[in-house]
Amino acid sequence: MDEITLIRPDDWHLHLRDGEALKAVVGHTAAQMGRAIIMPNLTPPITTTEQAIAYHQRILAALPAGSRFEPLMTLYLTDTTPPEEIERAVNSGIVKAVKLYPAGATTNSASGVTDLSHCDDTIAALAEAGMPLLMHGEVTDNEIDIFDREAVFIERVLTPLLARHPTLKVVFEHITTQQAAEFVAQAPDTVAATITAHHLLFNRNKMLVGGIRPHYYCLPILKREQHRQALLKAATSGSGKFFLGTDSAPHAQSAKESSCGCAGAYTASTAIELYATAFEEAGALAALEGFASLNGPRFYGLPPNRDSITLSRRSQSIPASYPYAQGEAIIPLLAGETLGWSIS
Ligand SMILES: NC(=O)N[C@@H](CC(=O)O)C(=O)O
Ligand SMILES: [Zn+2]
Ligand SMILES: [Zn+2]
Repeated sequence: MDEITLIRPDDWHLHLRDGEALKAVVGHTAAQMGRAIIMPNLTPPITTTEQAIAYHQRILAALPAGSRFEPLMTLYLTDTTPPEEIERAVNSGIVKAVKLYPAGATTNSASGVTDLSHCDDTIAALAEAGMPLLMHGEVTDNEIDIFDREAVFIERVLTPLLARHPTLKVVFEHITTQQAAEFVAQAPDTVAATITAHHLLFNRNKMLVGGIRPHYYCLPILKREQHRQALLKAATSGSGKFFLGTDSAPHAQSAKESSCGCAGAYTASTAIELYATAFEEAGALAALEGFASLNGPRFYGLPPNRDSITLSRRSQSIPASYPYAQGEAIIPLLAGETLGWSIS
């Protein structure tokens, strides 16, 4: 196959930031995706529907002229988000989900949830409304090894949560382990997962062999090969529970290339080409459209996009950097390297 046409994909997990940074990155996603679920971990976070509506306006204003890209907004769950906020979110028509960041788990998660028991009424309201709870699925206890934090989250947080709220729709975001892939595959249809391109393409050697490579440092951290294989199997299985979520997370070059570098990989500019590369490696290009363009809308109760994109086997060089905010640069994943697929 030298060409593949897909219903236009969507990105079900994306960081656009705000201000100058937003303007620098939004065009990359808008050039290939129909819609994206926009993460609320700004500083300060988007915790209310009113803030989400204002952020939605800023995103639309930052789009290239003529773009039809549609941002789907989320609220950042805190210990004190009231159940009434869920009603406002549903009524807004633009907020499509609520995001759980365990406090301290990742970038801008300091205002996140310290204990889900504080949020029981709000989560009951979400279940009642049929609005998905998206989760950064890692525990934060210092005694838990960073490579085990996702698997322990399943036992300590996710399983008890689903027992308390059996009808809650959940998206286990950016899964990185065999345990998470297997958990989602056997769970009811109300439980789904997003998978990033970088977790499908690389194991932790890419980050740590031959020098420490900060642009491969993201959370949850890259795992060993066995887990990458389990993710590839899940993504290409044809199951409707797994869908595309890049977790493209821009940080300034100086914040990544630092003695304490930020977590996040920037993939938005070549997202679908990176996924095509991973699916081809698994001999499963035919499963790409379901994963990229159909499973996500079905889970969120939205129609698939009406137009399509065509990928062709034509190599492209990934730029060494892109301009970012404050005169800084963003270094994309695989900067300066060649990809075998391009959008026609
Ligand atoms: N994935 C990351 O490593 N970073 C994300 C936050 C997140 O999705 O956990 C970010 O906002 O930079
Ligand atoms: Zn996360
Ligand atoms: Zn993310």
